[in-house]
Amino acid sequence: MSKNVLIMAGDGIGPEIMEQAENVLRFVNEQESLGLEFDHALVGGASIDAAGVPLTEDALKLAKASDAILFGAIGGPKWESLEIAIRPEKGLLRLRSEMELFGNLRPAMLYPQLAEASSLKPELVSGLDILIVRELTGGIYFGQPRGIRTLENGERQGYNTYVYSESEIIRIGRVAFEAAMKRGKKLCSVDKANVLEVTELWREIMTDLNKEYPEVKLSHMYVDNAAMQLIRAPKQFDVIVTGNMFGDILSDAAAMLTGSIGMLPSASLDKNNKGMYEPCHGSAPDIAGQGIANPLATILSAAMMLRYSLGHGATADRLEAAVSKVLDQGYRTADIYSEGTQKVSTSQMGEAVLNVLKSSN
Ligand SMILES: NC(=O)c1ccc[n+]([C@@H]2O[C@H](COP(=O)([O-])OP(=O)(O)OC[C@H]3O[C@@H](n4cnc5c(N)ncnc54)[C@H](O)[C@@H]3O)[C@@H](O)[C@H]2O)c1
Ligand SMILES: CC(C)[C@H](C(=O)O)[C@@H](O)C(=O)O
Ligand SMILES: [Mg+2]
Repeated sequence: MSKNVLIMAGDGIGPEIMEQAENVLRFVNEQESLGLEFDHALVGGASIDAAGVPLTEDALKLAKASDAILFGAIGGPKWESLEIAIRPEKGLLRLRSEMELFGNLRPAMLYPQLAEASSLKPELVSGLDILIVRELTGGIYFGQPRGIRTLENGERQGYNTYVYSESEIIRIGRVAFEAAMKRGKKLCSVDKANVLEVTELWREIMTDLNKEYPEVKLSHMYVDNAAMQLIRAPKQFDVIVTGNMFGDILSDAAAMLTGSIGMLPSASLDKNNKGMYEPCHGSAPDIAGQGIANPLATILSAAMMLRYSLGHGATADRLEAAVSKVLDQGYRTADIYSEGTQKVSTSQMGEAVLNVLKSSN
């Protein structure tokens, strides 16, 4: 049976990295007769320019009807005013929210070949394999009320609301406990329960849920300490579960342990494992158009898509092995370059992955 993949390349480096990921996907699709069909839709600034809004109703409909979405990155200075490409009622956040993609998996693992590129000393990161489970459709990103208001004294005040309901905490908690069961059975819940009631409730519910997963060793950590511990001794972590904003920040920090944010893929899943797959990085306006962005996070996101939403785990394994092989061969985009390796462009990196796949059959 054929399955539909919607490709949303977006802005900045989005189209550059997506071209490579799409080439790779189309190749394995043909080679292994996976029966995938591809569709494309504009999103973000590209959609604002073409249709006046960052996500058209047609694009949303296509996204909902597809079996999985591969997403590049959106945003940029041209559309900066309150990031209209992104906000809850409009762009990327609307897509996440309307599709109920509450479970965001952000694996941060160090390819041994990139030990030199990590921001930490090799002994601190060798063998690093962390999974950050980030709640993606709630918390302060979506809480109401929000806005900028004028106070009686004429001063303006910006405000947002940090809310989580019990059911939202329980469902992301289950995703994290289930993931921990399949890995090292260690889960660290990150909160700010010493200050914020919303995360006091978060902590209480995670502790309760632990009774259903007694084999999992649950710990709690305040987010400020977690940020420090990620840099001090990251290998103490197996699975981290946290809210929307803390997860956003911690996953960018974790990226640098792996060498570059250009290496960090993600899956955003609904309750049926239907999902959207995207690199954790943004549209990188500072390097857009130069052909130097790292496409591997997007290619690895495509592998996660094959595994979680399309039922092609073996192909996902092959793709991940091909990425590892090109690193063995010494190919590096600028962000992961170190002395003695070969600096390549975005398209050369994509071609290197394709060449490995071609020769492995
Ligand atoms: N999911 C998304 O679409 C997404 C995610 C994050 C940020 N953004 C948006 O992207 C724009 C830029 O945001 P930012 O600069 O804060 O974050 P960014 O992730 O785009 O860039 C941060 C830094 O990382 C580098 N970088 C990012 N991806 C890279 C890659 N694949 N290869 C090599 N280097 C890479 C960039 O050059 C930059 O120096 C903003 O509009 C922001 O809102 C979008
Ligand atoms: C672009 C932005 C809304 C997004 C987020 O904060 O979720 C990004 O930073 C990410 O990490 O996916
Ligand atoms: Mg982010």
